[in-house]
Amino acid sequence: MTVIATESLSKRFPRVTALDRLTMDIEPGVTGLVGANGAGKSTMIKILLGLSPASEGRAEVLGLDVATKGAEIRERVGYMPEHDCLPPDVSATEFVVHMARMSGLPPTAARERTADTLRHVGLYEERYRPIGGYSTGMKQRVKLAQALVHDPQLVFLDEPTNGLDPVGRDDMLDLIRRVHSEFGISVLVTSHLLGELERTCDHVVVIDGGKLLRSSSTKDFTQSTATLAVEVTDSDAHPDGTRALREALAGRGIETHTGGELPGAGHIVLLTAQGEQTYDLVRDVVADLGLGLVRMEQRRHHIAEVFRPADEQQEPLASVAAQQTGGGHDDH
Ligand SMILES: Nc1ncnc2c1ncn2[C@@H]1O[C@H](COP(=O)(O)OP(=O)(O)OP(=O)(O)O)[C@@H](O)[C@H]1O
Repeated sequence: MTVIATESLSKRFPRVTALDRLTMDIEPGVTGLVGANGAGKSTMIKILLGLSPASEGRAEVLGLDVATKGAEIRERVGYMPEHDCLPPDVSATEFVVHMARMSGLPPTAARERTADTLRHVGLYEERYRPIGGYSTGMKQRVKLAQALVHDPQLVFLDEPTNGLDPVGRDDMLDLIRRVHSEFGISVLVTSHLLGELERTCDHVVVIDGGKLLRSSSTKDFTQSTATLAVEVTDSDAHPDGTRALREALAGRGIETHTGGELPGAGHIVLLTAQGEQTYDLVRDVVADLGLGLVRMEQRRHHIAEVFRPADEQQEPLASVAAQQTGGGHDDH
């Protein structure tokens, strides 16, 4: 089952092609749509909501054609826009009740759903104060609440972590995860930060300049770059066991490098795993050298690293990867 399907979807503005023949299928769950600023993420959301017509191609949301079924789609889908669009003079409660009424809920249900939803996003007594006095994090929560209040099957969250500090980001990402795990609502969340989608999303779609760069499960993203991390003991015959292992592997045509600058990392030998046989080969080489094998494990890469090969600085998404913090650590 797919919640979103696009086929050769294009959107051309007079001076720029915002989406260029983009084909993708998105299944239920939490999906990240990632790309640098201007990659076409917001344009995609507007087309999927039936608010902006595509120039070419087609798209379906929950099985409904965006070209003809915009109103039905918007009944079933919640939308959290990117920019600050909240009225400053009303309280969160008043605003979210209003949005619930706009979505067709009767007055009592609108009030009840609003109270539940605001509690769910973590707004309590503040909900009666005017929104104008809220922090960025609180405003983002109000925007999320109004997207959820009519109990949608799917929500589009456009850059929900924008403007938040690291703690606020983490809280928002946890909240997004719970929208799916507790309520079964599928989520399409955009971000220009690859790393932050890694732990939140089941699936990640990367677009660049309106083109689909990659669409795969988060697991595939991280596992496809699997590297083996091997640590060995020294021995009388080989006082530098790490070096002996690297030389022996080089003799078998296997390129290795060490774990980096961190204390102790120089004792870790990293190599690309080419399947089961690599494990066997390393084990045999270690045994032949008479070294002790301290550990041999797969090192998972972070998504950001996929786009940060040291020798490919011109990679289209290098600019995105460069904005990452915390990428490049291993998962030991
Ligand atoms: N209404 C419009 N008229 C002309 N060009 C537009 C319009 N809307 C978007 N664009 C252009 O289309 C491209 C994609 O914009 P879009 O807003 O979808 O990107 P984005 O990935 O959401 O980035 P951001 O997060 O910065 O909004 C950009 O080059 C943008 O300038």
